[in-house]
Amino acid sequence: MERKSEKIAVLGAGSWGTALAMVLADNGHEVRLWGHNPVQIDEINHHHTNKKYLPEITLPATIIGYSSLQEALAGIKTVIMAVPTKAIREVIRKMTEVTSEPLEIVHVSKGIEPDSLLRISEMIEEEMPEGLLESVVVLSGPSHAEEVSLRHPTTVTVSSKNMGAAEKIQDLFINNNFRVYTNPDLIGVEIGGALKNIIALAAGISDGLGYGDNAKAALITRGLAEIARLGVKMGASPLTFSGLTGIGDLIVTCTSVHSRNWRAGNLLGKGQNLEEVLENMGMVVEGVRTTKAAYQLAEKYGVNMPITNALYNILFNEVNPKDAVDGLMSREKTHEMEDLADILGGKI
Ligand SMILES: NC(=O)C1=CN([C@@H]2O[C@H](COP(=O)(O)OP(=O)(O)OC[C@H]3O[C@@H](n4cnc5c(N)ncnc54)[C@H](OP(=O)(O)O)[C@@H]3O)[C@@H](O)[C@H]2O)C=CC1
Ligand SMILES: O=C(CO)COP(=O)(O)O
Repeated sequence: MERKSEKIAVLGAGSWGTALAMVLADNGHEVRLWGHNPVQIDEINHHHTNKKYLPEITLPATIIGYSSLQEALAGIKTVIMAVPTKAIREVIRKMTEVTSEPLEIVHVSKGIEPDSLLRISEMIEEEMPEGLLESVVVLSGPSHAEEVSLRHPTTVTVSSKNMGAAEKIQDLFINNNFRVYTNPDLIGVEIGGALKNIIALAAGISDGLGYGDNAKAALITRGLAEIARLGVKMGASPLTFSGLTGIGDLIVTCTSVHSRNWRAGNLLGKGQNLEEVLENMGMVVEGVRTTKAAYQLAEKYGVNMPITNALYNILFNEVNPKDAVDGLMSREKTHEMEDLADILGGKI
């Protein structure tokens, strides 16, 4: 495909920011990778590696690391935000101090903010001053950075209130290893990406407890049911949950050793406590904060989310994982498709 080279800033030099910078560099774009750790930026510029996050990978020499946000954003129109959800507001505030040009922001993070209960595109809209935000696009889907950086086939979805902007981002990223779809259901895409991390933690716990594939299939399927139940109440399309950002991302995160959420859950299932687990991970485990947010959302929307509730109790109320599973399994009997009846607005 014929492509015009663009100048793009990727903010966040962790696993995902670095892997996406590689996709953009492969597509011939001028990529500036900003990180807040000058030692790591030196490593990127002098050795073309990012050993902490992608230890096996040599980066294209056309990716230039920046530790000054002002320099990284000079003359830039398109920004990829690849920091953890809890850093989004801080980084946006820093951006608004050093730039006055309207920006297209693509966020690639997977979380919901506890207490405010905002999705990431909503947090960005809230933080960006009037006139500085051209559009917000989300890019999400089953995509471990480790595999994207090896150029293994990967599919993702972009969404936005402004589908013209989403299509532009589709063109920026798409290539023969990295296939990008569009979906206008912004709420569904963001909710699916964020909430799958909760179920991945639960799947890791199940594996850590020594349970097998039956339990994992149950968690993925019933997890999807509760994510869709909440998502639909929040305004998402039920169809989105059968797509890449729904079941697709659930499968990859619940079944892959690359997943930090699955790995954290696995350690919890094996008996470590949350503090130990998070200390040992050294990378973001989004599902922990998102469990709190989803628990609050379930209360707000009056939605039944048994797996989320069980995980909330393990993480924040010191409930033993085995007891939490026993609790889930001994609930009142029910109709499997009750959820579907809700979604379709009738009885089955
Ligand atoms: N990894 C993956 O495969 C995928 C991740 N995602 C999502 O992308 C988002 C980022 O994840 P990922 O890259 O994996 O996380 P990592 O933990 O690998 O990296 C996070 C990066 O953000 C930096 N950072 C943290 N806080 C700040 C801050 N306040 N200001 C500036 N930089 C900051 C970290 O810096 P430091 O090194 O100093 O801690 C690090 O460079 C998450 O929401 C995740 O769910 C989505 C799809 C795939
Ligand atoms: O979102 C991801 C893959 O699509 C990455 O998941 P983890 O954050 O659990 O590693």
